[in-house]
Amino acid sequence: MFGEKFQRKYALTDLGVKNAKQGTLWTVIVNLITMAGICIIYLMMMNFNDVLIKHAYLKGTGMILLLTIVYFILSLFTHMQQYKATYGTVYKEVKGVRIRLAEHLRKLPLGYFGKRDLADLTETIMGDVSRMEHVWSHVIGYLYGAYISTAIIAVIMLLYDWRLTIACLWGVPVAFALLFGGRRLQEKNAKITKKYTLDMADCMQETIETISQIHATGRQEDCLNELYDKIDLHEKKVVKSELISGLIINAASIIMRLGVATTILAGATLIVSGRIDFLVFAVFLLVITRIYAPFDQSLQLIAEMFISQVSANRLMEIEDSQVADGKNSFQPNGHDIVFRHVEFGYDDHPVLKDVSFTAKEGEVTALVGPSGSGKSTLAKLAARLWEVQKGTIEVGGEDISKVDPEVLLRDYSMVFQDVVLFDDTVMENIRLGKRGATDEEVLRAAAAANCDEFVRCMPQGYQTRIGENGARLSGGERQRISIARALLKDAPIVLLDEATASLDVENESKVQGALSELLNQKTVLVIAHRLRTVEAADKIIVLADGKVREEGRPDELMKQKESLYNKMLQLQNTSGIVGV
Ligand SMILES: Nc1ncnc2c1ncn2[C@@H]1O[C@H](COP(=O)(O)OP(=O)(O)OP(=O)(O)O)[C@@H](O)[C@H]1O
Repeated sequence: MFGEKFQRKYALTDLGVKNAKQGTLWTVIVNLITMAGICIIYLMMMNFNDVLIKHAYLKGTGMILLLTIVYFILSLFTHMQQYKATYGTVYKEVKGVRIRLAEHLRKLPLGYFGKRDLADLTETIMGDVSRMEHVWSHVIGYLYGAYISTAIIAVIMLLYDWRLTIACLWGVPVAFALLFGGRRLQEKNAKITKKYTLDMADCMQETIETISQIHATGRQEDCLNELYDKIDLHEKKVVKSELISGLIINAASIIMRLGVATTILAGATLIVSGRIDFLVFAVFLLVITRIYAPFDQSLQLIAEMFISQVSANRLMEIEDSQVADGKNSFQPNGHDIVFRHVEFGYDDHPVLKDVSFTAKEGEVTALVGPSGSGKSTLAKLAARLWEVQKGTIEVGGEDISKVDPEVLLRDYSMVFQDVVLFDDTVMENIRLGKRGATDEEVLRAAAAANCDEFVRCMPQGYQTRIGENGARLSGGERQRISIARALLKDAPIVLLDEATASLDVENESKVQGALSELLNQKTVLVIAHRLRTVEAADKIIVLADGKVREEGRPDELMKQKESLYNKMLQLQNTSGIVGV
């Protein structure tokens, strides 16, 4: 019952399964003890019978009192245990699942994030886990506990009087059949509601992210109207979904409670025909006041369980995605990067076709080519940020697709166009380059990357927080911090994608000085639109239409009058346009 299928169905951790078992066990005990209360009333009624018929004193009062006290203490104790096993453990489970998801996301290849956007993933980690939190605490233990305890009680009732048991419980399977019959409809509605929730979250996130462009283009009203429409639509879908669930649950509950009428009818008939005495009938009347309570709760819980399946499936979808893993040791023989017949595309869009070249250690290899030819993609493949679809990439003779990306990336320093900074101090943002680097090391790298001047003007110098993704910095300042980080890391492979694109001429020449220190004796793969910046490269790879068109030293390529490199150079010299 609580096997692997169960664990997947509810997206539980191992600890969650253990908690679910305990929650179920305590619910069964609580339900059985609650029903045992009827036995005490039954005992009293038997004695009342003696009082009424034989006019005898009420016997066993002391025993009944003792049983009542024991019943009260047991009830209190088991309820507390049930509470601890369900509500008390759920926060640990929520924490465990969120950490497990975050760990998994960390190991997924970049390609995964192209398929699911940020709002979608945030909704899974926050919204879906919250929905499951309710299922883990309120549903699983109570539902499975209700199934087991009611099955036990039903068997006892059948042994006692099968006719009244059938009269009492016939509505239960019918109610459940109705509920399970409506399952598809409820799941479909839950999926639709989720889609509209994501649409709304997406629109909200996009509006916030692009707020400056919205103001600049005067589109405030259009954007707000779009957002209001999405909120309206979401509300309508939620109301519809709740209404359908409510209708099904209430109809099932009414059918189940028809059992009260049939029990009274059957009981009266059986008494009149002398087949049962009043005491048996009275016991069943007492039972029906309690027997439906766990079922009633179950109907609600099952409906919630159906709806929660959408969330559980979304959690499992992340967990089932193939992570980029590999061996934990990386001991290459040198750091030459060798591309062998590499092919790659985003979804159905092929970008690189049969790309082969070598970027040698101690040399600067520059990638040039028209916009969209695949230069940045190549750089990302070189660091296994994406997985090649055909061919191999080797570093020092080791196939990088066999090495754990975390281990592999220890040998890489990267400065990309899209700098990623954290809402922390300048000092800590630079220190990310090398875990455990001393303040002196950080300051040395910052000075070499020409950060000193602008950081010292900040209110708390290197201890100033720079806002979300460095929002309080200019593009050039952000890029200099990223270069300082790379200098600090001092890894044997350096990938530079438009590393100095956001710098003015004065800063660029200063940073170039720092970069030449960083690049010394490394394997360097550099992408630059400004061909001037790669004139000193040891080797140039010219990419066009996803293929290596030309390869050689800059002076060699320049000598070839018809070379694409030469044409790009001439175009740049005559027009001053840097993007080719
Ligand atoms: N994450 C992505 N998802 C889908 N397509 C992408 C993605 N990144 C890039 N592309 C596409 O892949 C192609 C190559 O892009 P890439 O950024 O590698 O080119 P590039 O030569 O570096 O361009 P540029 O010089 O303009 O920076 C382009 O057609 C681009 O639209």
